[in-house]
Amino acid sequence: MVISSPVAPVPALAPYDGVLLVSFGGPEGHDEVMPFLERVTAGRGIPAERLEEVASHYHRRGGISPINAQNRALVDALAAELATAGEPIPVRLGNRNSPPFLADTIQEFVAAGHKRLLAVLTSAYSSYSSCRQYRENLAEAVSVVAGADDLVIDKIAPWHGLPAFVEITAGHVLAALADRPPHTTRVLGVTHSIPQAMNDASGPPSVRGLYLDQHERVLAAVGDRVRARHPEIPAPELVYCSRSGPPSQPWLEPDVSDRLRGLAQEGVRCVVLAPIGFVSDHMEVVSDLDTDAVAAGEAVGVEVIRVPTVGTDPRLVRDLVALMADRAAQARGLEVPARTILAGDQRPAECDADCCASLRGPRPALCGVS
Ligand SMILES: CC1=C(CCC(=O)O)c2cc3nc(cc4[nH]c(cc5[nH]c(cc1n2)c(C)c5CCC(=O)O)c(CCC(=O)O)c4C)C(CCC(=O)O)=C3C
Ligand SMILES: [Fe+2]
Repeated sequence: MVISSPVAPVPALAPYDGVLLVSFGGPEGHDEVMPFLERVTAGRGIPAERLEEVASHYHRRGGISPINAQNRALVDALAAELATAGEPIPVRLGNRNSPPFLADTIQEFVAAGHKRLLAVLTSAYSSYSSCRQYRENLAEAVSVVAGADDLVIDKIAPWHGLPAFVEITAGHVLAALADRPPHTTRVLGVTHSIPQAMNDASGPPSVRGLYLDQHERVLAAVGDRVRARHPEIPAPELVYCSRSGPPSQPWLEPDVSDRLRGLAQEGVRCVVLAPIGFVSDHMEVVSDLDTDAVAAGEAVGVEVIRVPTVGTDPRLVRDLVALMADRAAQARGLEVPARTILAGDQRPAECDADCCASLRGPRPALCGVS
């Protein structure tokens, strides 16, 4: 029997021939803790006491950060989703601060003959730390890998506005609220604090302050969904964790534990923490929220419920793959509407030349207009 063969569809990820999951990294044993921390903090003026304290967070947990295992699970989930969609394409992890380092993963891609990679950052927001620094890491990695001169790397847009990111988080918060008394219960969104100056430089010059702005939009959208069911609960507030620089340097505030103490004085008895700044339950979440914030709440009679991060929720994985396909369509010259459910959300895939200006002087960066 002869079946007329249809015109082969363009693979949804063409022109990309590989996917690079770009992440922070973390130690996976006691002996990896100090080398990791030295890489993270080189030239950053982090006080020695702070470093000691952070090292102890890792050592107390076997020297193992959960982040790498979670990223390996995300690599597998993305690869499986792409294969299901008929797009068997290699997905590999590359880190800034621990093996597998970006340069090594890029070396593997080059050795296997790859020409054009799509980078997926595990961070969903715009700022120097969460976006531009990764773009600089990519430029540096490509510059040290032999044969990578022709390799093209693009990235997906910041993806905090994906419908799944907001819906999954709202669902977690609603499940945690259950039937808790609304007048003594609050919802706090939590993210990684950054220096005020880094926030002021986040985003393209036309819309600076984007790190905070993106978080506020996500939290407002989560709050709308929560309050549709529980109108008596006040809109969620944004708080921060993991401040590290010297006390003299202003960072985004309030700190989650300070706010818990303040809420206790206002008569609040239960706080649901939605870690909207974090994609998986890595060390900041486990240490600063599950340990420190829970203890701070306990000390003042506030029950603290930390809801899960989005992790590898299948809805998120599907939305990420859809966003990757959007980026590929764009690379093929098509106009693609922004995949966001946040009104007025700014999320270019291709960063402006001055996007998230470095506080450390200009350095080469990939995935931007040069
Ligand atoms: C915005 C942001 C994200 C989210 C975006 C993203 O995911 O990239 C993030 C993620 C992470 N940060 C992490 C770890 C650390 N961050 C530090 C230090 C810093 N983070 C900063 C910002 C951010 N960090 C900043 C402005 C500093 C000051 C020094 C500097 O300007 O660079 C330090 C030094 C010690 C300390 O002071 O805490 C450590 C150990 C881990 C790994 C966790 C694990 O092991 O599970 C992850 C995922
Ligand atoms: Fe950090």
